[in-house]
Amino acid sequence: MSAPDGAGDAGVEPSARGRAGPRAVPTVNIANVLTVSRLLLVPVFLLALFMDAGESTGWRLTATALFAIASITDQVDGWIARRYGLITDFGKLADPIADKALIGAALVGLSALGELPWWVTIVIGVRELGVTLLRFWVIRHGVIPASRGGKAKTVAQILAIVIYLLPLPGYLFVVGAVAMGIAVALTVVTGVDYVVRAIRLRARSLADRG
Ligand SMILES: O=P(O)(O)OC[C@H](O)CO
Repeated sequence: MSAPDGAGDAGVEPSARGRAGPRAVPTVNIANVLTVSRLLLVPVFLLALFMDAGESTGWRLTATALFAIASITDQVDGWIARRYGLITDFGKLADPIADKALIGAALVGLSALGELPWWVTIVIGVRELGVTLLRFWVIRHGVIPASRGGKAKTVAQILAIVIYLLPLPGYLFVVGAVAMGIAVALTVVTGVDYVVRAIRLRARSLADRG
Protein backbone atom coordinates (compact mmCIF):
# COMPACT_ATOMS: atom_id res chain seq x y z
CA MET A 1 0.00 0.00 0.00
CA SER A 2 1.39 3.44 -0.83
CA ALA A 3 1.76 5.96 1.93
CA PRO A 4 -0.99 8.55 2.16
CA ASP A 5 -0.78 12.37 2.12
CA GLY A 6 2.32 13.75 3.75
CA ALA A 7 4.53 10.84 2.72
CA GLY A 8 7.67 11.85 0.95
CA ASP A 9 9.91 10.01 -1.49
CA ALA A 10 11.80 6.80 -0.67
CA GLY A 11 9.19 5.64 1.81
CA VAL A 12 10.03 8.34 4.34
CA GLU A 13 7.22 10.17 6.08
CA PRO A 14 8.28 13.72 6.94
CA SER A 15 5.11 14.44 8.91
CA ALA A 16 5.88 11.84 11.59
CA ARG A 17 7.28 13.12 14.88
CA GLY A 18 9.72 11.42 17.21
CA ARG A 19 10.46 12.38 20.81
CA ALA A 20 13.25 14.73 19.73
CA GLY A 21 10.87 16.80 17.59
CA PRO A 22 9.94 16.61 13.94
CA ARG A 23 12.04 14.05 12.04
CA ALA A 24 11.67 11.65 9.16
CA VAL A 25 10.53 8.16 10.17
CA PRO A 26 11.28 5.39 7.66
CA THR A 27 8.18 3.47 6.60
CA VAL A 28 10.20 0.24 6.72
CA ASN A 29 10.68 -0.04 10.48
CA ILE A 30 10.27 -2.86 13.02
CA ALA A 31 6.71 -1.85 13.96
CA ASN A 32 5.54 -1.89 10.34
CA VAL A 33 7.43 -5.12 9.63
CA LEU A 34 5.48 -6.75 12.50
CA THR A 35 2.24 -5.40 11.07
CA VAL A 36 2.99 -6.88 7.64
CA SER A 37 4.10 -10.17 9.26
CA ARG A 38 0.68 -10.38 10.91
CA LEU A 39 -0.89 -10.11 7.49
CA LEU A 40 1.35 -12.91 6.17
CA LEU A 41 0.34 -15.19 9.05
CA VAL A 42 -3.32 -15.09 7.96
CA PRO A 43 -3.14 -17.77 5.22
CA VAL A 44 -0.99 -20.00 7.45
CA PHE A 45 -3.59 -19.72 10.22
CA LEU A 46 -6.41 -20.58 7.80
CA LEU A 47 -4.52 -23.60 6.54
CA ALA A 48 -4.16 -24.94 10.10
CA LEU A 49 -7.82 -24.17 10.89
CA PHE A 50 -9.14 -26.12 7.89
CA MET A 51 -6.68 -28.96 8.21
CA ASP A 52 -8.74 -32.12 8.82
CA ALA A 53 -11.91 -29.95 8.49
CA GLY A 54 -11.39 -28.61 12.01
CA GLU A 55 -11.69 -32.11 13.51
CA SER A 56 -8.10 -32.58 14.65
CA THR A 57 -7.33 -31.24 18.14
CA GLY A 58 -3.64 -30.85 17.25
CA TRP A 59 -4.33 -28.71 14.19
CA ARG A 60 -6.97 -26.80 16.11
CA LEU A 61 -4.46 -25.93 18.83
CA THR A 62 -1.93 -24.98 16.15
CA ALA A 63 -4.49 -22.65 14.54
CA THR A 64 -5.31 -21.15 17.95
CA ALA A 65 -1.60 -20.62 18.70
CA LEU A 66 -1.00 -18.97 15.30
CA PHE A 67 -3.98 -16.71 15.84
CA ALA A 68 -2.77 -15.81 19.35
CA ILE A 69 0.80 -15.10 18.14
CA ALA A 70 -0.48 -12.90 15.33
CA SER A 71 -2.77 -11.10 17.78
CA ILE A 72 0.09 -10.47 20.19
CA THR A 73 2.06 -8.76 17.41
CA ASP A 74 -0.89 -6.36 17.23
CA GLN A 75 -0.21 -5.21 20.78
CA VAL A 76 3.58 -5.27 20.34
CA ASP A 77 3.81 -3.26 17.11
CA GLY A 78 1.67 -0.46 18.53
CA TRP A 79 3.79 -0.34 21.69
CA ILE A 80 7.06 -0.29 19.72
CA ALA A 81 5.78 2.42 17.39
CA ARG A 82 4.80 4.66 20.32
CA ARG A 83 7.85 3.89 22.49
CA TYR A 84 10.43 4.46 19.77
CA GLY A 85 8.69 7.20 17.81
CA LEU A 86 8.08 4.94 14.81
CA ILE A 87 4.54 6.11 14.14
CA THR A 88 3.93 6.48 10.41
CA ASP A 89 0.86 7.13 8.31
CA PHE A 90 1.45 3.72 6.70
CA GLY A 91 1.32 2.09 10.15
CA LYS A 92 -1.83 3.98 11.12
CA LEU A 93 -3.58 2.59 8.06
CA ALA A 94 -1.95 -0.83 7.78
CA ASP A 95 -2.29 -1.81 11.47
CA PRO A 96 -6.11 -1.84 11.55
CA ILE A 97 -6.20 -3.48 8.10
CA ALA A 98 -3.92 -6.31 9.28
CA ASP A 99 -6.13 -6.78 12.36
CA LYS A 100 -9.24 -6.91 10.22
CA ALA A 101 -7.70 -9.46 7.84
CA LEU A 102 -6.73 -11.74 10.73
CA ILE A 103 -10.02 -11.39 12.61
CA GLY A 104 -12.08 -11.58 9.41
CA ALA A 105 -10.28 -14.79 8.38
CA ALA A 106 -10.98 -16.36 11.79
CA LEU A 107 -14.66 -15.37 11.76
CA VAL A 108 -15.24 -16.59 8.19
CA GLY A 109 -13.35 -19.80 9.01
CA LEU A 110 -15.44 -20.47 12.13
CA SER A 111 -18.71 -19.74 10.28
CA ALA A 112 -17.67 -21.93 7.35
CA LEU A 113 -16.99 -24.73 9.84
CA GLY A 114 -20.51 -24.21 11.23
CA GLU A 115 -19.26 -23.12 14.66
CA LEU A 116 -20.28 -19.45 14.58
CA PRO A 117 -23.52 -17.99 13.19
CA TRP A 118 -22.95 -16.22 9.86
CA TRP A 119 -24.80 -13.12 11.06
CA VAL A 120 -22.03 -12.45 13.61
CA THR A 121 -19.40 -12.65 10.88
CA ILE A 122 -21.47 -10.44 8.58
CA VAL A 123 -22.17 -7.72 11.21
CA ILE A 124 -18.49 -7.54 12.19
CA GLY A 125 -17.35 -7.79 8.56
CA VAL A 126 -19.60 -4.97 7.38
CA ARG A 127 -18.43 -2.71 10.24
CA GLU A 128 -14.73 -3.44 9.66
CA LEU A 129 -14.97 -2.98 5.90
CA GLY A 130 -17.07 0.15 6.39
CA VAL A 131 -14.55 1.73 8.77
CA THR A 132 -11.69 0.89 6.38
CA LEU A 133 -13.52 2.53 3.46
CA LEU A 134 -14.34 5.48 5.72
CA ARG A 135 -10.64 5.93 6.50
CA PHE A 136 -9.81 6.05 2.79
CA TRP A 137 -12.77 8.36 2.09
CA VAL A 138 -11.42 11.04 4.45
CA ILE A 139 -7.72 10.43 3.77
CA ARG A 140 -7.43 13.76 1.95
CA HIS A 141 -8.34 15.44 5.22
CA GLY A 142 -6.20 13.33 7.58
CA VAL A 143 -5.75 9.85 9.00
CA ILE A 144 -8.21 8.46 11.56
CA PRO A 145 -6.04 6.34 13.86
CA ALA A 146 -7.41 3.53 16.03
CA SER A 147 -9.32 4.96 18.99
CA ARG A 148 -9.22 3.52 22.51
CA GLY A 149 -12.66 2.07 21.89
CA GLY A 150 -11.43 0.55 18.63
CA LYS A 151 -8.50 -1.06 20.41
CA ALA A 152 -10.75 -2.40 23.18
CA LYS A 153 -13.08 -3.76 20.50
CA THR A 154 -10.19 -5.58 18.83
CA VAL A 155 -9.08 -7.11 22.15
CA ALA A 156 -12.69 -8.24 22.81
CA GLN A 157 -12.89 -9.80 19.33
CA ILE A 158 -9.56 -11.58 19.80
CA LEU A 159 -10.57 -13.02 23.19
CA ALA A 160 -13.94 -14.18 21.87
CA ILE A 161 -12.32 -15.81 18.83
CA VAL A 162 -9.68 -17.57 20.95
CA ILE A 163 -12.48 -19.04 23.11
CA TYR A 164 -14.25 -20.26 19.94
CA LEU A 165 -11.04 -21.64 18.46
CA LEU A 166 -10.01 -23.58 21.55
CA PRO A 167 -11.31 -27.16 21.60
CA LEU A 168 -13.30 -26.58 24.81
CA PRO A 169 -15.98 -28.89 26.22
CA GLY A 170 -19.51 -28.13 24.96
CA TYR A 171 -20.84 -26.88 28.30
CA LEU A 172 -18.47 -23.89 28.07
CA PHE A 173 -20.32 -22.73 24.95
CA VAL A 174 -22.03 -19.95 26.91
CA VAL A 175 -18.65 -18.37 27.79
CA GLY A 176 -17.83 -17.99 24.10
CA ALA A 177 -21.32 -16.72 23.30
CA VAL A 178 -21.14 -14.01 26.00
CA ALA A 179 -17.64 -12.97 24.92
CA MET A 180 -18.75 -12.79 21.29
CA GLY A 181 -21.85 -10.79 22.29
CA ILE A 182 -19.64 -8.19 24.02
CA ALA A 183 -17.34 -8.09 20.98
CA VAL A 184 -20.26 -7.53 18.59
CA ALA A 185 -21.68 -4.73 20.78
CA LEU A 186 -18.29 -2.96 20.96
CA THR A 187 -17.84 -3.44 17.22
CA VAL A 188 -21.11 -1.67 16.41
CA VAL A 189 -20.72 1.15 18.97
CA THR A 190 -17.16 1.99 17.92
CA GLY A 191 -18.19 1.81 14.25
CA VAL A 192 -20.76 4.55 14.84
CA ASP A 193 -18.14 6.57 16.75
CA TYR A 194 -15.77 6.41 13.75
CA VAL A 195 -18.50 7.72 11.45
CA VAL A 196 -18.91 10.74 13.75
CA ARG A 197 -15.12 11.24 13.87
CA ALA A 198 -14.85 11.07 10.08
CA ILE A 199 -17.62 13.62 9.58
CA ARG A 200 -16.00 15.98 12.11
CA LEU A 201 -12.52 15.57 10.60
CA ARG A 202 -13.82 16.31 7.11
CA ALA A 203 -15.85 19.31 8.28
CA ARG A 204 -12.87 20.74 10.21
CA SER A 205 -10.53 20.26 7.28
CA LEU A 206 -12.95 21.89 4.83
CA ALA A 207 -13.48 24.79 7.24
CA ASP A 208 -9.68 25.26 7.59
CA ARG A 209 -9.35 25.45 3.82
CA GLY A 210 -11.98 28.17 3.86
O1 LIG B 1 -11.56 -0.22 15.22
P1 LIG B 1 -10.42 0.06 14.33
O2 LIG B 1 -10.78 -0.04 12.89
O3 LIG B 1 -9.77 1.38 14.63
O4 LIG B 1 -9.32 -1.03 14.59
C1 LIG B 1 -8.60 -0.97 15.81
C2 LIG B 1 -7.34 -1.72 15.64
O5 LIG B 1 -7.63 -3.03 15.27
C3 LIG B 1 -6.50 -1.70 16.91
O6 LIG B 1 -5.25 -2.25 16.66
